[in-house]
Amino acid sequence: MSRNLLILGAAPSLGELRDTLIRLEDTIIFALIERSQFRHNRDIYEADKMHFKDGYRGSFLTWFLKEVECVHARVRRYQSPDEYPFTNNLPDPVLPPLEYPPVLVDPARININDEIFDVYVNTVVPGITADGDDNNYGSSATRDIECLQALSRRIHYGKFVAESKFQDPATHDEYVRHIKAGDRAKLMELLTNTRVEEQLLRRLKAKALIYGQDLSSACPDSVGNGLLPVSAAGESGAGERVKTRVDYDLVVSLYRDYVIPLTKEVEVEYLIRRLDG
Ligand SMILES: C=C(O[C@@H]1C=C(C(=O)O)C=C[C@H]1O)C(=O)O
Repeated sequence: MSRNLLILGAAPSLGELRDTLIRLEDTIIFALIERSQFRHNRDIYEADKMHFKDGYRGSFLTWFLKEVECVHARVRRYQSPDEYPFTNNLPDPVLPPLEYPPVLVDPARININDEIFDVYVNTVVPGITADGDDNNYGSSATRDIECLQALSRRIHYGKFVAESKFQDPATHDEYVRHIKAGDRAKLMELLTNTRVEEQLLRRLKAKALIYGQDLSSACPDSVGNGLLPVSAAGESGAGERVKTRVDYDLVVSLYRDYVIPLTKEVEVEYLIRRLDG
């Protein structure tokens, strides 16, 4: 679903939402491939590692993320109901607010970016990069921010999916009953669609196989070992060419173990508050 549907006021259908989630798969896979060009560069994730002239004590990545999100906040990015920042206390927009129709009932503006950040830094980055430091801190953090923003959008889309399910006449009363009972487990059970999840994981593996492989190599066994050499190769600090890879098992496990569960967490936390608004 393009964002202009939000502005035009059309409450997106579940099918349109699922199409958007499918498109975001491509965005996320390519963002991961881009980040995998560079080594882990773990120093950019550790607080107090860089000496910022303004006395900032956080990590290079959180500083860069703060600076990027400050600019985006000033052009009202985070007034959109499908955009959530990682940084607190952002400046007010310099533009008048856009009128978004109340598709969501989300007074708490649920935001689980802290969890997304931790998973990304502690699990995803080590999984998609070669160990070591190639001094490409700005390039690595730029790709990190693209990955984080794509993952955040995808996971917080769970609110729109939850609202669509809540509005479905076939299940509305059942959602209301579980919400009034404060029963998160029953809400999770009702909103879970195993068929869609299994279909997604199969599609994702196929995409990661195709997108991640070095298409210039005709030999079919270039993808047989589960490691998918991407055509791009990063430069290490010593100038040696670092062959990069995106392991399709990692892309599938990222979704299976984190993206889908976090999306469903957003759906449950949105629904449990749905009657408060
Ligand atoms: C997003 C949905 O809700 C749940 C979460 C899914 C996901 O994160 O991919 C898929 C199916 C559902 O279990 C949906 O029903 O499409």
